[in-house]
Amino acid sequence: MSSTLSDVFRSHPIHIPLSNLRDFKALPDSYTWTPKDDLLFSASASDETLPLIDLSDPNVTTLVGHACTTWGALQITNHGVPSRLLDDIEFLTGSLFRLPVQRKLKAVRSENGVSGYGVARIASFFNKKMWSEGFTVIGSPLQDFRKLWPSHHLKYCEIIEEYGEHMQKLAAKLMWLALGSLGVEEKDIKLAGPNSDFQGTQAATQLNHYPICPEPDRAMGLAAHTDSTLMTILYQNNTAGLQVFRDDVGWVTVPPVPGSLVVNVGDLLHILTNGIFPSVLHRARVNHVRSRFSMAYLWGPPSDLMISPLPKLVDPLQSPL
Ligand SMILES: C=C1C[C@]23C[C@@]1(O)CC[C@H]2[C@@]12CCC[C@@](C)(C(=O)O1)[C@H]2[C@@H]3C(=O)O
Ligand SMILES: O=C(O)CCC(=O)C(=O)O
Ligand SMILES: [Fe+2]
Repeated sequence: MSSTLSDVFRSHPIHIPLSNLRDFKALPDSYTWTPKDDLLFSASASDETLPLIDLSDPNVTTLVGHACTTWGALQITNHGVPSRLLDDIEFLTGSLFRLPVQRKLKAVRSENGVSGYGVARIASFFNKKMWSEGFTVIGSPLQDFRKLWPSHHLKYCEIIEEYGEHMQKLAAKLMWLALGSLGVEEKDIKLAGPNSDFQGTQAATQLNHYPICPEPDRAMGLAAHTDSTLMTILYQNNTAGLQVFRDDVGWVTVPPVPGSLVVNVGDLLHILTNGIFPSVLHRARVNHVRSRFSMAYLWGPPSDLMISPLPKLVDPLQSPL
């Protein structure tokens, strides 16, 4: 019997820790990770670097295609998202997580819900707790933000809305660059819609906070996962922590480059391209001296759309992978 992602989440309810991570002076056992908790926990680290691509480069289609094929991820500059807006979303994220725990809990994610304050949705699949807290926005954040900031919520709603508009346009542009590198055109992909602008696609904005940690080498900010999206666009503040994994290379840290954005290929783009683009395994490590924020725009198709490999990318001699 098949089950949906929502069914799986429902059968793995998540527990919201009520403690404030900043109050721990030592790492509790429930937060201490070993390779038993995650096979790749101590996999080797490499100083290879994720491709950093200038979107105004004349060769951009080939560069994006190559990064998606070899890494399933890339970092981009000259992406057109105003740096003022990146500052605003970082300010919003900092303001949100600096609120007292009791205030954040007013907007806690409900047991079967997706929006609101809580630990990462994948937390219930691991034995150990992650050194982070998150806030997920799907659709309008008005109700939740009103609970967090009774008198200032509108200014924060405007930032989320403007951020979503820019990210949606950028996601569509990146999608055309990535698919264009494989020779896919408007006529080959129904998901693109009549205006080729991917109208009807859906997104979640995930705000993440990784507080200062007393023993970062034994803790895990966000455990290794792939995103279940088409594509994720991530902005990280100036503290390193994101790592991507490549089979032949190991864990590679993605250093924050001011003003740049990280792009991850998600599971649905992996399926759409019949495996040509891998969805990147990634995780977030934590830090002894600085707290870290990241803001992920998780971009996916309309929820009722069936996704399968694009016929153009299926080898006539081989059925879809
Ligand atoms: C749209 C979604 C993707 C996500 C699950 C969710 O329904 C909302 C939160 C997203 C997030 C963000 C942190 C990492 C992640 C794996 C998780 O636990 O929650 C992703 C989920 C995903 O990519 O499947
Ligand atoms: O904090 C990070 O760098 C990673 C966040 C992430 O992977 C996510 O929100 O899906
Ligand atoms: Fe992720």
